[in-house]
Amino acid sequence: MTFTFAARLPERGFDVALEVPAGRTLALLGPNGAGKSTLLATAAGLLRPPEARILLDGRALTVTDTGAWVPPHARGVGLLAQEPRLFPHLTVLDNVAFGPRSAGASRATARVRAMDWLAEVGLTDLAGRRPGSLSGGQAQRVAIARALAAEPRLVLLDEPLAALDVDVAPTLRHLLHRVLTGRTAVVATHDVLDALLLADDVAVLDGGRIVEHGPTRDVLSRPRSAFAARIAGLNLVTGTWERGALRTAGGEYVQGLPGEPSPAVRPVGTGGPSDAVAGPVDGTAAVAVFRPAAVAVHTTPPAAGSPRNTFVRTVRVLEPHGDLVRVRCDDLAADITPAATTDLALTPGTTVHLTIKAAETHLYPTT
Ligand SMILES: Nc1ncnc2c1ncn2[C@@H]1O[C@H](COP(=O)(O)OP(=O)(O)OP(=O)(O)O)[C@@H](O)[C@H]1O
Repeated sequence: MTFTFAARLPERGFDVALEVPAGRTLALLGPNGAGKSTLLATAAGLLRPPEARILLDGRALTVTDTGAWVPPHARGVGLLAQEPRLFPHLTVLDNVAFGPRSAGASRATARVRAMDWLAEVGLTDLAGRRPGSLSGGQAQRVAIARALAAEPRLVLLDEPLAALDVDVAPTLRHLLHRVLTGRTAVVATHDVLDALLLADDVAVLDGGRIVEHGPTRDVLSRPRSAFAARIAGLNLVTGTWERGALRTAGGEYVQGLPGEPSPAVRPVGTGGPSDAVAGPVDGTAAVAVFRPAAVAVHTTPPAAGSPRNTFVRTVRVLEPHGDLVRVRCDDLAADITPAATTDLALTPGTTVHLTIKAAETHLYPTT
């Protein structure tokens, strides 16, 4: 379901054109007021811009040239907001069944599909409850089930994890990753981890315009816009999971903190078997993430000390980064003081040993 979007809303200074290929997830990153919600609302049919050409798999949803317009409920588009917005008087099951019902399914079909989706999000046990008795994380799971039970051809998510406690967000992020895989989706977020773990591609919006668009890893590790550089610019080392660490293709072992809660610390009793997200098994694709400011640069091998990851690289570029100097070394970057740069006599071509404490390295499975 390829999603083609182009719209101009001059009164909001919004002018965006982009395409999401079938089965891919696009993250929209950008500061407040950048236009993320405007894009989602326009795609969902909640806003009618004066100029737009919005197609889903070739079907015209909003095309101002021809006057084509499909109302929100008939678009095949599912919108998941920051707040779950459940119907308080309906049970969890009926809330989820509302999704397929509103997409035209019979009552019986809607209930069967709702039960399937409750199992998928690990909440079968809570089918008879009312939303008032659910935790924030459980309510958002119900909202995810309701959105997807309608079998939308395009899923739009507006800051889906922003209202959740930090200890609940990782499990929900994992769930979203699972249910979004293979679907065409757009997720607006402030959180670089959402982009990293949920999205194939990233578009950075600023002032109603796209200032960057590309594969997630490229945008997050080599940001070109000021906003992306501020929130991203992260070091990303890919590899596979092996005995609790990450092993790179070159044979380097990277130790770190697991970015997802392990099964042992995950809350129990919130549902069926699918609630227990399996911990990464050896061989799973994974990424290690750490900030350039957490990287120390040495020109000789550092003495052994606290658990640290070491990478031997060559300095390629030195560039100013705020009050610091960003030392770009092949695929990695370190932010150090100008004084340290001088003391180490760093120039392009210098071989360096980069160290990062394991405690400042986060490991995430990516499949
Ligand atoms: N209801 C509205 N009427 C008119 N202008 C609006 C309305 N809502 C937003 N805008 C304007 O449209 C522009 C884009 O805002 P939008 O809410 O889409 O940004 P956003 O990226 O979603 O920001 P946030 O992260 O704060 O939600 C801003 O200039 C904003 O002031």
